[in-house]
Amino acid sequence: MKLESYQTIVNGQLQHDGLSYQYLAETYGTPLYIFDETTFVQRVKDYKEALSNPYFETEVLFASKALLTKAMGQLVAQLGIGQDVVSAGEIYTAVASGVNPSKLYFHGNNKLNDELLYAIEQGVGTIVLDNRSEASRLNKLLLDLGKKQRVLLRLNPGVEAHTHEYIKTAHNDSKFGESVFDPAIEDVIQTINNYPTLDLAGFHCHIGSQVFEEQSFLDSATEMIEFSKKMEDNLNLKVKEINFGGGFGVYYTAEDKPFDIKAFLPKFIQHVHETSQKLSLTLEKVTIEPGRALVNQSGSTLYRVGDLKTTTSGKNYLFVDGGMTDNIRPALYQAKYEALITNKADEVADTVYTIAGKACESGDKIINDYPLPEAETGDLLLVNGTGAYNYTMSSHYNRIPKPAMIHVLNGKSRLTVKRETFADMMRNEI
Ligand SMILES: Cc1ncc(COP(=O)(O)O)c(C=O)c1O
Ligand SMILES: N[C@@H](CCCC[NH3+])C(=O)O
Repeated sequence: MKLESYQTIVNGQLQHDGLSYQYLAETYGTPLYIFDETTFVQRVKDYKEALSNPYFETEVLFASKALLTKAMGQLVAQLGIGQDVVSAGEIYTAVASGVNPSKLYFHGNNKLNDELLYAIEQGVGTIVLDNRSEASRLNKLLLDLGKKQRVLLRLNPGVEAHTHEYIKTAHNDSKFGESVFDPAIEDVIQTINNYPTLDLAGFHCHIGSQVFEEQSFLDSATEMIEFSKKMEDNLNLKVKEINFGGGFGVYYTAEDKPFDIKAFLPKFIQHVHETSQKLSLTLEKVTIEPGRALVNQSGSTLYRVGDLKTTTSGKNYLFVDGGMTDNIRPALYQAKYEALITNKADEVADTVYTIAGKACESGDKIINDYPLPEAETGDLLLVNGTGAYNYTMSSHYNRIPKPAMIHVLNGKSRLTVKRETFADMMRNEI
């Protein structure tokens, strides 16, 4: 397993910022989500710095679907960045954690009327319209309230992002956004722009998630800028902001070549500047909304090894005390991970194991055929790169309670999410 900067091996034991995983397991139990705050804060700073430029205002919006808890909301509020939310529940959590609602961008392909009303009432800064039908609904709601709302329209620039089918979002048949190739697109935008209640500030796009090709981002930027200019010329509107979405790929295994943001973002900004200047499009603001890239490397999951068994064909199973209920990604996307036995951190990895969870599902595997030192019941197994889309996609399948989460900062740990109890899982049942 590739170690993160906060991980070191001391006397054969892996440590997180000086804390042994043995200590963390004994203090908080397993499975345990562990989040490194320093790494997250640094990542946010890197993004902010890499975006700064003399041409237009920029803002990093944290796509909080990747990881949202009260503690994460508090960090977002402290760092003063914006936040992408996709449901009233995410708005509620953000606001309850102290995030300034004016910094929220509310996404979603089927925002319910109640959610739109809640967003308006909370003072959400920008609603990112998904489609014409939603625009019409929002207009009616705002007319009744006598209010006006800043909006962007999500566009689908048709750029192919080479990523898993389930996490592509901008191909022409995507469920998200309005296609720039729709013959009716100008009418749609004209109608939205004419609604007296909507202040159409610009457009949004998001080409997919866990994308590695720089060119896909550059192509979508070109497409968005050319389209924006065409709309300015043909319709009576001013495109002030383009939000280019998130999707920057990260490291899970050696197959992944993570995005070098410090090198790429200045190049991206220059491309946006030059392309818009060439077309005389004057953007006031450029936003991006990374989720995974801001949190994934900060997160890891600690499990206790349970039973081990070898099948008749010679496959070695290593069972852990969690699995698909805390990390659905391998089952859902064939996602790959790396792992390490923290109490055998410098032993030779000479045995191949399939690391499987405890749920009643054959697909409940975390890693297939992975080399580890010979394992024993009671060992501690750590999986890195679980900061994004693990906790937020966790479930109660088989009535397995959700793990606790801790944050580590300056060599100290603190509990940020309590381990669930059986009673917690039954609290709404009558
Ligand atoms: C609209 C939008 N913005 C941002 C993101 C964040 O993506 P990622 O976590 O890959 O950066 C997503 C998820 O794909 C999304 O749908
Ligand atoms: N949840 C997905 C990505 C979807 C991103 C949101 N549109 C993942 O785990 O990779």
